[in-house]
Amino acid sequence: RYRVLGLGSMSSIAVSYGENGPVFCGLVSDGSHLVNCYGADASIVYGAPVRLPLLGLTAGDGFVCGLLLDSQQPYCWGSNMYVKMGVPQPIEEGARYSQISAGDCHLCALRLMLPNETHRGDSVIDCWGYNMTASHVLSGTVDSVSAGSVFNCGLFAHNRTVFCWGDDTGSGVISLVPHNVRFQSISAGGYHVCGILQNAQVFCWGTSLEMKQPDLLGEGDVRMVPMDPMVSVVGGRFHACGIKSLDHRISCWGFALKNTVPTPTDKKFLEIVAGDYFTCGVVSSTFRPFCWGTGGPWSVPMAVSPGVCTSAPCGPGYYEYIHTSFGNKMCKPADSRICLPCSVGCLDGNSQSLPCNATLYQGCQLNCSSCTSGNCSSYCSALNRSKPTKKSFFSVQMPVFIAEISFAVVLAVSIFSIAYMYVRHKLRGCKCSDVEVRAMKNQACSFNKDSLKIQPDMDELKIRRAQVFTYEELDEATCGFCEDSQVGKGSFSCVFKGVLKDGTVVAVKRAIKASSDVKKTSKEFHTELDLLSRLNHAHLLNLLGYCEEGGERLLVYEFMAHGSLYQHLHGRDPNLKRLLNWVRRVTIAVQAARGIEYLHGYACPPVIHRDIKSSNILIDEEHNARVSDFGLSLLGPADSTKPLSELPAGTLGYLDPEYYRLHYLTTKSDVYSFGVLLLEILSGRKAIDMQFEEGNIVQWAVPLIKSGDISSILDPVLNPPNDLEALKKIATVAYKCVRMRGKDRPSMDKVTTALERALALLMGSPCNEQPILPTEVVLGSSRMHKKASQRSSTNLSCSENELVGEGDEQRIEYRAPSWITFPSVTSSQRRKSSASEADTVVEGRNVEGRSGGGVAGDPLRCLEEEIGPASPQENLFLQHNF
Ligand SMILES: Nc1ncnc2c1ncn2[C@@H]1O[C@H](COP(=O)(O)OP(=O)(O)OP(=O)(O)O)[C@@H](O)[C@H]1O
Repeated sequence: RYRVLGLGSMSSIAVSYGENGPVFCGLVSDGSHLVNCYGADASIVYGAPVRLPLLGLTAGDGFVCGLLLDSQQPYCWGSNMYVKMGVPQPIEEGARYSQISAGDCHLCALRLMLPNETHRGDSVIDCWGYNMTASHVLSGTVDSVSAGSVFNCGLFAHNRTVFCWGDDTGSGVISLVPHNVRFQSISAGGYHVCGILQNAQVFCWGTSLEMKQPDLLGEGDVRMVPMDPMVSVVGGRFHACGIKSLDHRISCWGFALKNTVPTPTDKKFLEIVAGDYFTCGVVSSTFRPFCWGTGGPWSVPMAVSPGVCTSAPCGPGYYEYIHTSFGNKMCKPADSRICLPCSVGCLDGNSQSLPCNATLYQGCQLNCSSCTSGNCSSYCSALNRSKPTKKSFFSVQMPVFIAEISFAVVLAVSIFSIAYMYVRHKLRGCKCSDVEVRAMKNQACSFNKDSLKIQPDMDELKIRRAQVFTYEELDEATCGFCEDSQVGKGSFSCVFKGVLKDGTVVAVKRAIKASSDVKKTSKEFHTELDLLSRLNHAHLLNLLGYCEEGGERLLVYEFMAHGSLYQHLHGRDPNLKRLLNWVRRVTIAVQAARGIEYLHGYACPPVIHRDIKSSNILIDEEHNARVSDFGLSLLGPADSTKPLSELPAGTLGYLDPEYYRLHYLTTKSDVYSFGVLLLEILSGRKAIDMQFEEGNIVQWAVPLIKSGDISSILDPVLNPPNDLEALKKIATVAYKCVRMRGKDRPSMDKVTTALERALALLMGSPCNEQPILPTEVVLGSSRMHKKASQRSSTNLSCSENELVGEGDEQRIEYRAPSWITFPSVTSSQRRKSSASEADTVVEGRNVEGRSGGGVAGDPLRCLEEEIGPASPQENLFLQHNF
């Protein structure tokens, strides 16, 4: 019945903390119980289980946990060495929990006891993580549990007293527990605990004031609490914040870091949670999160639920929160509700207490007609100023109101008429001669006439980033999908340039397959839509929205002003190829590698693109590369060492032979395709080009690279750079990527590192310093940051052996701080599964021996020996592809 909020207590919102900065997660306000996270830690933002409904959230150092709505078991994501991701283990079969609460590196959960399990009112608290994995049986019903940094506290239901356990050093929380004090609720911070007493005053204990730190500011003593009565309180690392009972505004006390965003004084809140130095609350008028303190994210574009849903009736001191427009739709399970704490502790003798069972938090009302105190008078006059009287409304505001409405109607009608005439005029000028396009338009129009709008499983996507467009909007934007606006064509779709009403230039991808392929087209459409709405990276093509009306499947993307890498390298205009000098080419390679590395390493489960090729590397206005076309992508297994058994798909020349022959698909299949792309970038040749004697780029280039003859593979339209070292390194990476066996290929993070160094070398920097890539500059981060812990390792040598062969520890991270630019994830957090033998084997030694010389000679022979001869059909393909 009582809730606890704190460093890691369960709530509808949670703030994690740690070396990658705070992340805000919240359950959306529409009753779907789905979670969305925002912040700089990619493992939390992209690892969030966006399809699993959750009852509540809690967060610790680098991880977030939710209580699954269906099984009522915890589920954690992010990266913390001590907290297992997924459902924590060991867990008793069938155990269900009512609450979860996270500390720095552990999680505790209060078990839901069935009537037949309750012996003398016992309670069980299960904990997992650093020094905490154990089950605790307590005699007496435990009302709530709240985890601090390295300790936990609970509140007994019968006498409202607190008990704590864990590590007492540093905080003194356990030895200082106030034994005979009764609390309504408690909340643990980093090194202290605060609780709300029966009279709504706050009481805190602990020794966080002794943690003298030069960076900390403020009065410091978290035990010096304000006198205001509070409805809830949360604990940060060295501070606490509470929602004041009287006006639901925020009060914070204790230490803060220097240069922090100040606590808001003008907003009213329904719920708050604290990370370590970062606190967020749900604004009562909008349900939008608002945060203060240090770290960000500062803008969270979502409305969140103001509390946790419960099936029990709201207890004394709580009221059922019913929002005027959402009603009780904020909770999914039938007969469940959000209970929020009533205000207590009225202002003074002029207040009268109201029974707290209404939809308003205010449990006391001032009798403004008989104010005797200054407090009362000023509060009432402020109230009067903000509430116009009935008389003044009708006499003064009503005529103004009517005039405003009439003006708005006239304005809207005029704008609509002008827009209509303008669009008609524009459309008249469009020449849509393409038969296919016309046929599709007719088909689409007939669907439109029937106003048939199919939206299968789209609800989930709507609440994510993708915007829903109508067919008409996109038809108008692309001048009726006319030929002039077509910028490209793939196997399943035509791509059109369009301008939306607000002036945004977009690319609209429209499925073109005949009805027999509708199922396939639809599958690709949904794969791309689903994946893109979950992914966000500076070097992936961003999806803006979609339209699915009748037979139409349209995806709307950011428009890439410079088309595809394929158009530059192999297009009709030879100048385009020349413009792509060595620095630009290698920059594009690095950026594409980063995009793919993100798919493999940070998306959870990992995404295998399956169609990496130059026509899927697009180039934006600032010449930054974006990986596009997720139609064939597949979600890999969570453990990416386990292969997926998928029928091969992809593009001739880029297709991984191992995947083709064994149907053995891992992230290393993308590495193969990326290797082909690197050879294409270096040589300017197509992946398969029959005008050359050796038509397959891999078969032609690899023997030359292995013999050290780099110059003969370089694109003849460009002058070779003065020093060939950088391109030599890239060629070496390329040939390692196209090794026959996936396990002998480097993982994408190694490839990225090697390419970044080669780029630095090409630009004249020392090999262990990395250049600032255009993206980072464009996105406002002209300085890369280097992790302090890694600063010492500056004496890396430039030897080729280190190119893709170094250990993770040696890797220096240079990442832009913005999560949009590139999520900062430390090497220790990278998926261990992406590491392979090839990552640690030094070039020229055992790998070469075992792989039979890579691709040189008969590249498929050793594979054949291992897996048997190819079928005639396979042979035909192999002859062309390898
Ligand atoms: N967002 C965009 N901005 C600008 N041009 C684009 C955009 N998306 C695609 N294009 C152009 O349209 C072409 C076709 O893209 P699409 O992704 O449909 O097919 P593809 O990858 O070339 O082929 P396939 O689908 O057969 O793999 C691209 O090669 C590119 O030139």
